[in-house]
Amino acid sequence: MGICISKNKQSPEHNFQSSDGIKPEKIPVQDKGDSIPVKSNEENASTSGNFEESRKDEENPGGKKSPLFRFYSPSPAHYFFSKKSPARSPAPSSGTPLRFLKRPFPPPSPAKHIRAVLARRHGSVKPNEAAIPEGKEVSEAAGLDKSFGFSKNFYNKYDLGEEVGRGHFGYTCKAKFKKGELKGQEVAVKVIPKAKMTTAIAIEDVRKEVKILRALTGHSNLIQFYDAYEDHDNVYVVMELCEGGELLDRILSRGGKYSEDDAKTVMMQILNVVSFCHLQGVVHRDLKPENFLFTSKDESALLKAIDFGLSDFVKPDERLNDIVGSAYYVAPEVLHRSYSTEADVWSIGVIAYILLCGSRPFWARTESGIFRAVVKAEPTYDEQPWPTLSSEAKDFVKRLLNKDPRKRMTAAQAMCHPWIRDTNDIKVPLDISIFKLMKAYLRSSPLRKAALRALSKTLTVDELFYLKEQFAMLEPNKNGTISLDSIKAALKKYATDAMNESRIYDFLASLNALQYRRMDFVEFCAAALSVHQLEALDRWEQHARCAYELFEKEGNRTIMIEELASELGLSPSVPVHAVLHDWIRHTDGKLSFLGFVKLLHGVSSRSLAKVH
Ligand SMILES: Nc1ncnc2c1ncn2[C@@H]1O[C@H](COP(=O)(O)OP(=O)(O)OP(=O)(O)O)[C@@H](O)[C@H]1O
Ligand SMILES: [Ca+2]
Ligand SMILES: [Ca+2]
Repeated sequence: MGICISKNKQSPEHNFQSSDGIKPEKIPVQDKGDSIPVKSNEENASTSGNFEESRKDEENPGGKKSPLFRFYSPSPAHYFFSKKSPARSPAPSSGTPLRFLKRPFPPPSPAKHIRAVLARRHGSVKPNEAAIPEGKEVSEAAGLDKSFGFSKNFYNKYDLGEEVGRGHFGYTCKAKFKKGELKGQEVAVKVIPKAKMTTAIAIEDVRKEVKILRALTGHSNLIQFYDAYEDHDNVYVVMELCEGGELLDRILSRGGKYSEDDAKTVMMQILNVVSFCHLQGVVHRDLKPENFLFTSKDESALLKAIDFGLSDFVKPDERLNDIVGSAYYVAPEVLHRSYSTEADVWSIGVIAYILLCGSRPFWARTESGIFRAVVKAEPTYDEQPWPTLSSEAKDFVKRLLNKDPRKRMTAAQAMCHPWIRDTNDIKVPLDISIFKLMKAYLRSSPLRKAALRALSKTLTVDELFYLKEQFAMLEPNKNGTISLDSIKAALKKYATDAMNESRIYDFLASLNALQYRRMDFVEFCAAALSVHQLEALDRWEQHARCAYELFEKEGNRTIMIEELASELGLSPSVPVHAVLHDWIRHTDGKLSFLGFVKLLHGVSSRSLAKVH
């Protein structure tokens, strides 16, 4: 039997090297002066956030047991702010009370941004310096343009009240409308001091945060933005007030673990808002339980995504390369400096893992240790409570935490996963990744299209569920076919201003082949299926074998190596006889199973040149 299919269970290293553009030596392991020095053999003591280890190391390096839940600790920045910030009042008990507990050491916290983010914001970051520089740096920064063009009359309109929360870049207070129809109504105001904006990038990030908040409107799981103001000292971002606290605090108050049903409700809301952002061409880049707030203390309160401070617009074909995020939640491809919206889905996977078992999937004491775990280690699913959880729950988390972004589920797809899809009647949004796959399909050779058609006939009910949902949204006339016009109409229906910025409409030009013809559901399945994702499934071997049998009956034909090379669009520089030798069956000159699987993936001269 052939050994032509990559195994489902690849070694992490293999996985790691097989992804596009991933070069292990590029991993930014550079925390020479980490906050807590440790011996290197202890560094990766656990990759699963072992309770005792992490409690000792992070919460209480001195060795005294903390009564608190293990993975919660305030970040050094909270210390910094609590002494120096012009906060109006201490955090009220309704806010995030655990944050303000005094501790003997400022240990690293899950909420701490990775050092690259701090460097980006503040120039350089010295060891132990998560706090924001003042004084010298500020004067050095003179000359930066800190005017944003926002309204100047914040204090005319609002009375600023007590502080309700705090991050590295700003603090959030309640405020009340002073007059008019809305007099007395409460809002939240994130105050971002201009003195902390000491680099051009820091200023640009604030500009972008407001721009993105302004553009992304009208989603029930997204914080409602009202307006932005500025004066000499601060930027004020006015938004809807959430009084239910952070998701992190709710996890902690439940002792770190959610029941599967409760976790589903949380997950569905997170996926709902993140898939919406991705459709609009916005990648959040800082998804973590601290950045989701409940609207009220009510058990069934809505969850809202906040803090677009590290977010960016991303075009459908674009890869981002700046390393941002928070260490425990950062995706491997972010560390490899080539990523897109899939990175958010990874962070959601980390949140899902934590919700279900109360431990972090990737854990180490130092930042570089965490990065190593993220890139190389597989999370454990053997320890309690995993053996008692449903196999669907495990499958769900594993498919979010796939290290290869091409194999990871998208947010919209995750909403269709059997573990979660019946949770409530949240409508699955359009998935922008469908258009990327359609583009590749439409540009494929007839032979590859035939191979994909064969593969699409092996899809299971679960896999078809998602494709059916997507097709239904693209088919407004319900006549069983889609066209470029119907795709445009569907996009328009769900568009916000952000979509103009991320140039999704321009991308549609790549689907021009659909201008004069229509696509039915059978062809849509072939066009929109992701071979990489199917390859990640346990049953991939079965899929591929079945598909090959169908292809033998309907699509396989005798083909010369030269013809195959030209079908594939290979450049003359590729030594086709050496490369394609095994792709053709010697008995009858038709495509072999190996050739079929390779064809499914789509090959380029570049990828083949790399192999030889
Ligand atoms: N709309 C809101 N309603 C209530 N509290 C809020 C609201 N927005 C923010 N907060 C509180 O303020 C905290 C800080 O806000 P935010 O996360 O936007 O700041 P940040 O400085 O960008 O944080 P980070 O350090 O994660 O980058 C939140 O974690 C939350 O507790
Ligand atoms: Ca935050
Ligand atoms: Ca932020």
